[in-house]
Amino acid sequence: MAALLALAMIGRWVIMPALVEEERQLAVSELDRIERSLAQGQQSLLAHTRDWAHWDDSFGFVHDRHEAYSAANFSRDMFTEMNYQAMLFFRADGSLHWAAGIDPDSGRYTSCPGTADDCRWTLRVVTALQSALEQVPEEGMSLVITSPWPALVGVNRILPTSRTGPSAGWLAKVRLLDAQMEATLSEQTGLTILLDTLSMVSTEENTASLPPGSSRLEYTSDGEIAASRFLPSHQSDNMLWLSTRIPRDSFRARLQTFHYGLIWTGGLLLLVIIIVMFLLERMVLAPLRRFSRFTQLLHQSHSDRDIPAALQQRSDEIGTLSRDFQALLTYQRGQAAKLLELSRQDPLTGLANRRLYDERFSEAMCAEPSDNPKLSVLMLDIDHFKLYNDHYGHPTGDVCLMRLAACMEACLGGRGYLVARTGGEEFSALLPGTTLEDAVELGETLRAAILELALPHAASPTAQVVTASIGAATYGDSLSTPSDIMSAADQALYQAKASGRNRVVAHCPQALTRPVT
Ligand SMILES: Nc1nc2c(ncn2[C@@H]2O[C@H](COP(=O)(O)OP(=O)(O)OP(=O)(O)O)[C@@H](O)[C@H]2O)c(=O)[nH]1
Repeated sequence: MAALLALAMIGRWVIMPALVEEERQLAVSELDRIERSLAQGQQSLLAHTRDWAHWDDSFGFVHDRHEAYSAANFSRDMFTEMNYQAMLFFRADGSLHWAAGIDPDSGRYTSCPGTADDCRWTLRVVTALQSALEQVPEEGMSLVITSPWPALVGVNRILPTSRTGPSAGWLAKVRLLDAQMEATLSEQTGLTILLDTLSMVSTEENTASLPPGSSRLEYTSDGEIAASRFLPSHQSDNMLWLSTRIPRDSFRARLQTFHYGLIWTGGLLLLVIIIVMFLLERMVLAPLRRFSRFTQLLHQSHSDRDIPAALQQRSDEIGTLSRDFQALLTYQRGQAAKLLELSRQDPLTGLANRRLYDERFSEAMCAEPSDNPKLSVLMLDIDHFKLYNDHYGHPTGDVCLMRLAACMEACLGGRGYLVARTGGEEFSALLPGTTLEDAVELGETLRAAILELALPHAASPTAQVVTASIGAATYGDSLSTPSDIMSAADQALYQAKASGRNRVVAHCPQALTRPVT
């Protein structure tokens, strides 16, 4: 959205002003073109004036040596054909020698020696030109006059064809800036042109801000540009006002092209944004959501699932993140497993501790068939271990515990039974699938193995070596829970102790008690 807005703002604040400025420059250049056409007309008029002024007949005419000159050369047709309004011959002293032309007001053709009578209509233009004659250079001069009518004037010194000697006077040709001239200029430029005279007095405000030669551009209500320019005139109290109307078709076409461009660019931008959003969703957001869902699941349910393979197999940053996260997860799970193991292990002997033993006991109970359960336990206690500690010291007592643990593990653990240290110098063995008789048998084997260790116990009243008493119990009608069975085994152990130690006693009415051998 921001990109589209920026595009619209660029169009409004950058492109549009540039188009408007370009259009204004075009209007100014059109005015320049009209002015150049006007200048060409001036040059053409001046060239014609020069032809006539540098002609021996004209030279002689001003010196009164050619009486037939006016009759031979001036006629209404000639003036009409050449589009001259008047031809004025001035003597060297500036006085008018002859005036001929068509009165713009009456349309009457006149030709007379002076400005009296029929040629009175030339009086004002003659007066206007007389002040400029002295400034006419060798090559002649073009003037724009605005009074009595807007007109172009070409003025040249009258010389013989050889162009030598003093000038006989001046010849001025006047061509009106009238509708015909406007039509000619329109034809040359392809624009509708208006030429008019503006008084400096009436346009004081306008001209103050618009010096001669500068352009004024205004937008009209009918969709055109009214372009006008004030041109300096020979009469300083008036100016020639040149105006035209320039259609804005080109501007509109460019504006339309710009709008098309804007729409297309906006459309393409939108398409690019959609594609980028699609790719972003597909390549980044969706995988991240999947990753996030996985971590939430992990957090809520402590699931042991791995990060989806699709995420880990990606070759981008999300793939790297997934693999690193999976490695961290695996490491953390390993550490947790180690901790769990440590929490279930006796640190001194390396055997299972009471927690693991109880867990396994419950599991084993559940696994036994309810119609014929076979599950027995042995509970072992070292005889006179306090005396052992007292006699040999606590560290040696620890070694003794480790030796007995190893012995139990070798005897029972090797057969797949769980051996655990369930108290200070008390051990238990879980014997699934074992009858009480088999348990007693195993207890005996164990007791014998301990004797075989022959660990000296000089302080023992029972024997010279370390001995152990063992109680056995099994699953039965009255012993249906782990706690019951362990209590029964404890009772049997107590009996073993009470009856002289170093023996195996089974808990049951028909107790299988083996004497010391
Ligand atoms: N070295 C050592 N001794 C322990 C450890 N745990 C318990 N003991 C000792 O085991 C002894 C158990 O003594 P008692 O419960 O009086 O039993 P006993 O001396 O073995 O006598 P009876 O069981 O009646 O044969 C105590 O002296 C405890 O300090 C241990 O981890 N290391």
